[in-house]
Amino acid sequence: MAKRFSPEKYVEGILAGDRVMLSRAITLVESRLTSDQELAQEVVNRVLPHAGNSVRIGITGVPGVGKSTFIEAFGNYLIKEQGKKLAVLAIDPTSQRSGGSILGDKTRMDSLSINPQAFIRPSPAGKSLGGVSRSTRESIILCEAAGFDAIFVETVGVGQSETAVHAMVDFFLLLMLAGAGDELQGIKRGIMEMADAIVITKADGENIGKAKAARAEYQSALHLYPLGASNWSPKVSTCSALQHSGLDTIWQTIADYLELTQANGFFKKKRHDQNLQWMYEAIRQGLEDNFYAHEQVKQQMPVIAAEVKEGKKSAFAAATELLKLV
Ligand SMILES: Nc1nc2c(ncn2[C@@H]2O[C@H](COP(=O)(O)OP(=O)(O)OP(=O)(O)O)[C@@H](O)[C@H]2O)c(=O)[nH]1
Repeated sequence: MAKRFSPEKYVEGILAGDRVMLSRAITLVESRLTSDQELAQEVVNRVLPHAGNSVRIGITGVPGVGKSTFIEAFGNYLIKEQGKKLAVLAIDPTSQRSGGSILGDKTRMDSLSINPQAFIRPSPAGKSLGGVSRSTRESIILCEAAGFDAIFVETVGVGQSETAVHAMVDFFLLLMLAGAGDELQGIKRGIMEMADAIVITKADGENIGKAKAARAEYQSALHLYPLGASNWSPKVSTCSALQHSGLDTIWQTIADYLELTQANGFFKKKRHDQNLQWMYEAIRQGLEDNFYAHEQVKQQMPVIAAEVKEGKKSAFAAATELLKLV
């Protein structure tokens, strides 16, 4: 069990920018113990008025695209050139990977992890996507209250976690590799549609030509999508994290997005909608947890499930029967 303090102590520490207290509060948020969760909720609620003053950036891309290298380079750029304080969080349900977390086993973010202006927190171990999403959302609030004004939420670009990240960030950045041949092959349309910007990584050395060609191709592909409610048309650019090139263009794109959406009201509306979405999600999760924890459900479930499996009872009738128990 995590070491626990009074809510005041957490709040005081977080608002003073104390990273140890911030870490401890995030550990509470990640805990499965009801008592920890109640304490965490109190702390999050109390710091809430001090949160929200950041830009939340989701970053995704398939393994091998160069995410860690990019986050390190872009993170350092934001700190040094834009004067930001950066928190990096990860969404990585461990069930989808063979142990460890996206950031946890990384030495590639070395310079960022020792930078006093940066705070890196790996994805919690052994949690479902729902569990990780929830704790990451709460962690964003804690980091903002601790004074971090740029938040990266990293996800591995292979599953549903993109949708979860998209639902908690202001700006969604998709990293892509310039491949040989058909650039658009294998890209999930849904993920492309979520992107506010696409960055072609590793645009250096022999790769430059390919990267530029890919950029043109993606840009014309994006033009085919209708403009969303934000009125923003997604941008495509190239970058080399190794050579630190293209980073200022990416930041400019994000700054342009913020300017547009803050002026037209979309930024605020999206955050409001996301807040509500978090609440509904928490209600759904809570109902589900209560249901499965119910004694009678635990007893009846195996029996009824067996009947459904064998075709003796319809799935819907079985669900109704179980739901009535609660
Ligand atoms: N040429 C070149 N290579 C790069 C660049 N960025 C990353 N790489 C290389 O690409 C490989 C993968 O980089 P990572 O940063 O680990 O990328 P990743 O596999 O997406 O990382 P995770 O998703 O964090 O596991 C490494 O060998 C990097 O050195 C770049 O800008 N240029």
